[in-house]
Amino acid sequence: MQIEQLSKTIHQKKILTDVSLTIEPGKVTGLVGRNGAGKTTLLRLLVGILQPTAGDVKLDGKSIYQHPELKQDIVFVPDSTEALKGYRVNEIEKLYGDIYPRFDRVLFYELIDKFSLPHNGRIGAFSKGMKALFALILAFSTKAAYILLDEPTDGLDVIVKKRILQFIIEAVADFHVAVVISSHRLDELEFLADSIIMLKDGVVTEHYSLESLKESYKKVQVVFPEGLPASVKECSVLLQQTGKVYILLLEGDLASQTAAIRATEPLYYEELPLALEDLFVAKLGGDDFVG
Ligand SMILES: Nc1ncnc2c1ncn2[C@@H]1O[C@H](COP(=O)(O)OP(=O)(O)OP(=O)(O)O)[C@@H](O)[C@H]1O
Repeated sequence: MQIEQLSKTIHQKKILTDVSLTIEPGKVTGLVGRNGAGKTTLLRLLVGILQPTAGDVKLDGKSIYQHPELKQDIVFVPDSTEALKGYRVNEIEKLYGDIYPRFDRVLFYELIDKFSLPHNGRIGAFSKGMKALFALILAFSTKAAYILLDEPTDGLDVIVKKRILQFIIEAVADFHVAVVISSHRLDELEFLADSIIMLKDGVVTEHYSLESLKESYKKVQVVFPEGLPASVKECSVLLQQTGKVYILLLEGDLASQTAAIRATEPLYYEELPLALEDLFVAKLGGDDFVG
């Protein structure tokens, strides 16, 4: 999927600006950003629920907006299953079978049984966890090439969360689909995603491959009794300070930055494991505005 300079303005407010990305089959792409950054709007544009103000989304070079039949290959799972609550499992299965030509009934009922969901149960009577699992089963049973998930584990207990994460990992491996997940759960994305897209005020500010992340960034804990030296301040981002203990994020030329810090002869120096959350704070923190 090619996303080309996608922009969306609603009521004169720019929600997304010039978003360009490629989404690849067999990969999980994590979409992160603070509240109101535009994640849900982007997912809604990718599935064609919303029309862009400018730009395009293409599958094999064809615009999904000009070729609506392509939307059969893209499924969006919203963070709420409210729309399904009046239906029974078997009614939804028939409905989806009519909409999605490759809908796999056998797989659908296999998964329904695997997760012990009732065949003719009313969705509205399901627990939150059952609804979330059902929505995923439905999405993957369409055999669509692109599955877009908005906060798939929001508000679920730890056991259901684990089942959902496992389900997603297995489904990506088995069906070679592309999955895009918008989530605030950075620890989960760290475990699931191949790459991470950061959105800030409707603009893609970073696109990381999780594999290369550890080579591009370093997190260090350093003790400076006399305060943070200017040379260190210049080449690092301060993540946290407690008294004389500084936790810093280094980015770019890690070798020379590490050398610059060591040259100031800190009282103590230690490298810490880097978490996606550190990058989120360093890149997207800084102001407290919530859009
Ligand atoms: N239909 C609409 N009319 C007006 N403003 C909208 C509309 N849809 C979205 N917005 C605004 O667009 C911005 C982005 O919203 P969006 O829901 O895409 O963000 P998000 O990153 O998914 O946020 P969250 O993490 O809180 O779910 C917000 O400021 C929101 O108020």
